[in-house]
Amino acid sequence: MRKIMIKQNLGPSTRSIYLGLACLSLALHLLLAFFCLSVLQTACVLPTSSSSSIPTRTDTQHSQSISHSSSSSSSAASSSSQKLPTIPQSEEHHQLNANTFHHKKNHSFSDATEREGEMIGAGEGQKVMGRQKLEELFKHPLYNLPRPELQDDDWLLRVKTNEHARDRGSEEEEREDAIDDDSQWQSDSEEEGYDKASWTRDVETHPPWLRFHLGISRRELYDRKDPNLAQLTHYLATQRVLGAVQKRGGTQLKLLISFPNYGQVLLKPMRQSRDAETDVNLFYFSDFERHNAEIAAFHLDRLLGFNRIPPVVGRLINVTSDVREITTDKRMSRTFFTSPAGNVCFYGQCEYYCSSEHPVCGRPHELEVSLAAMLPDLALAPRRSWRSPWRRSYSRIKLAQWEKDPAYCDSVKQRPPYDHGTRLVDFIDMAVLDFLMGNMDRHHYETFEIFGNETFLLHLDNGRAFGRHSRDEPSILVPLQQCCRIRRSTLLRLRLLSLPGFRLSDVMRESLLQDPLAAVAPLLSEPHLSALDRRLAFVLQVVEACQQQQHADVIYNDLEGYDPQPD
Ligand SMILES: Nc1ncnc2c1ncn2[C@@H]1O[C@H](COP(=O)(O)OP(=O)(O)OP(=O)(O)O)[C@@H](O)[C@H]1O
Ligand SMILES: [Mn+2]
Repeated sequence: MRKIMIKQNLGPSTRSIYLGLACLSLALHLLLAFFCLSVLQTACVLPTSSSSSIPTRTDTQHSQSISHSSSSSSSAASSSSQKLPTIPQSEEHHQLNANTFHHKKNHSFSDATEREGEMIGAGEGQKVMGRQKLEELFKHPLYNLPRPELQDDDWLLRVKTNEHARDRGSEEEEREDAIDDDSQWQSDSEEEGYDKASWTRDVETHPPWLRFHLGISRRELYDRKDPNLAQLTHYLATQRVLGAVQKRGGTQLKLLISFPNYGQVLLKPMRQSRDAETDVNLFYFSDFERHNAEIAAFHLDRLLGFNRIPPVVGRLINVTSDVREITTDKRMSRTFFTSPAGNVCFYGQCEYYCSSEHPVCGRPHELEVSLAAMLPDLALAPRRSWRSPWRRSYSRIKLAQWEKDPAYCDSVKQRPPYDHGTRLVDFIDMAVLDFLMGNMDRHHYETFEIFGNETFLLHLDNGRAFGRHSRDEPSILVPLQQCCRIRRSTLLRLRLLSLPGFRLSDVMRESLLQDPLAAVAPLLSEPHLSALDRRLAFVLQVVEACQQQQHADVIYNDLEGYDPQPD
């Protein structure tokens, strides 16, 4: 602008000098631009250049995808820090980025159009979209059914009121599992590294694990909408490990971890690569347990609306500082060694795979594990263990009765506790869960003794699930096939999860992204996720076949007066 004004006021000789100078300046600019493009290519890329990593897209689309990516990244980070604080904010932000990177890296760009939805902001785009699906699912009336209010005796534990405490002497029948008055809740010293605890009857003073215990009811292990759930998973994922000993019972290596505020978790280590499929020649009872199966089972159970698995999170621990250096378990510590590759390994003492040929190894110290919130101590809340009527023979040659007798369910239906209440349909719920995740190892299940037979079934021990995606195991669904009975709320939710808008694999993928270990690698690979959809369709077919066979009472109507869609 200034140049033009100057030109207008000067004579022809000076004009030609200025013209020459302008030409020179233009030539210099062109030279500079050329230099930039050829030598400093990366630094001088213009917004419209074709450096897009997505060749099939136009330049504008690319720049949109970048801006969308970063905005959805921040919105994903902020909304997840509000709703799903599984890891502290700074760490979470870092992990989200790591996650994004991972997804971007894994997506082949040639299938960009097919994955268009995901590609909008890659990892985060998928997260935001999927989270909408997950959020929509949990907003659906089938996940918010009106339920009768819980009465006093519907809670597993309760904090005694002052009156309770005063009447204690006269009240012989006071439940043993009720937590005593305040004095019991306080510890005077920071004993052996434990925090000083000063919990009162005020819920605000309780650590998340205690709130979880106090929230267990006759109906379910936790309320999906309880804000404490997010605090609990965050707590499990971040607490400093104070103690680690091997947990006895069961066949495979697992540890009992203690936290400074008296919380405890059950640890299952990663033993094989995440995607290793179970060896076809292994019997299910010799299959390795998988840490990601424990995590995925918790998410699946929650998506099915059951809430019968204790919350499980994945975590990276340091085998040396979190186990070897602090354990008081002498038998376990003797099994530590350094592998030829320089990794810290141990194998513990147990029935299966506790030998130097099957070590659990860090890289060199870092180990992926699952941590399951521990249920209240058995002394406080005793449990009853039930043998599954459809238990496998656990023999390489013998068949179980249910495998030989197609009318086996008729006899089960007549026996207590299956002849009464909801036990049979509760069992069928568990069979559906197990079929979806390919868990053949449900030999027993447990209930809380205090609730008698009117209660949910605990779905503990899911380490042998998600072993195979290429095959389904119809025998797991035999209880449904033989009994032809299913809870109506379960069936309706299964149907919902088979619709494209709520597709089980999609909501599962998103649900699993909430776990801290999702930042390392997806907790279930895509073939496992699509196996879920395939198996779900099979469950619905079995129910349809039952209905077509004119079986009486296929559907157990637990939704009196609720009619969202015809059966
Ligand atoms: N979250 C939990 N809280 C408290 N106790 C638990 C929890 N999970 C499992 N248990 C108890 O620990 C026992 C052993 O755990 P688990 O069944 O997972 O181990 P396992 O080695 O897989 O056993 P198995 O070889 O019998 O299948 C279970 O029978 C159960 O009673
Ligand atoms: Mn097991």
